[in-house]
Amino acid sequence: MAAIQLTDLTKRYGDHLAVDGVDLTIELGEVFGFLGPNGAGKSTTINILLDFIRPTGGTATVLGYDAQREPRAVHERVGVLPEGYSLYDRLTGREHLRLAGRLNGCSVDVETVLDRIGLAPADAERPAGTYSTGMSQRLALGMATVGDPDLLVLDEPTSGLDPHGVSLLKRLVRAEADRGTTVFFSSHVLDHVEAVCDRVGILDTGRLIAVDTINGLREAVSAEMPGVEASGAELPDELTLEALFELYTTGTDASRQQAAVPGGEQ
Ligand SMILES: Nc1ncnc2c1ncn2[C@@H]1O[C@H](COP(=O)(O)OP(=O)(O)OP(=O)(O)O)[C@@H](O)[C@H]1O
Repeated sequence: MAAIQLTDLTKRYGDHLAVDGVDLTIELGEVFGFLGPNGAGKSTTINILLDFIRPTGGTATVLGYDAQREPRAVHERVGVLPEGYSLYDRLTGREHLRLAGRLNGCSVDVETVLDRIGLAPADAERPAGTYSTGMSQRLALGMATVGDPDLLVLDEPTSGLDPHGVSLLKRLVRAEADRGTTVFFSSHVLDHVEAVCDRVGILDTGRLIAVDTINGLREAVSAEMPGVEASGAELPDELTLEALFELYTTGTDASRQQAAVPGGEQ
């Protein structure tokens, strides 16, 4: 059984094709980064996985359950940090975690979750309405992990986080993966998925244009883009999300690549 299986998944808003025939399999235990610029279709895909919206065509299966026909079974096993999450201004951080436990029908070790998300006990006593964006984001993330879900779906989890918050998130994702949780998270920042993801998929205007390991992407870039060399264990500085898009959206033919790359042969 795959953690997530998308087959020819399509979502159309009127004339606009937001998700365009996506086929994707994510194995159990994988940490998968779903990359794409604004408007690529990441949230639409995630919302279909959770049955918040219905696809126009194709199927989405989550942990063996049909996302549209068995959403309750999906929700019971999946922890979610939605893109537009909201907190209760008057409830404290601690109360939010207890609430997440009640909604999941499970007990919560509040101190462990606070430690996991780097929220000081004193801050956990304050109403969430007084939190900074980063603190709110970390609390929402902690709520997603309550109940030890089999799959964590995180929509742009690093937005609003400072570098410390981003490294906390990376640690949290790795810790979840180490205990066997599958993690699927979207981002438009390559740096934020680097080092934590086993594989990444790149979505561009609704189409999945590449699925590979970061190393695989690096090798493709070094093979196709002049002046970009893969060396050692570190990614080359030039490997930005923009460089990847340039590579994958212009095809893999070397001559087209050279024409597309600034400084390449004309
Ligand atoms: N309810 C809607 N009605 C019409 N168009 C929509 C709707 N929701 C999304 N879209 C369009 O579908 C496309 C994909 O949007 P989506 O929010 O899935 O992208 P995204 O990759 O998550 O972007 P972002 O990184 O900005 O969140 C965009 O062009 C968006 O304008």
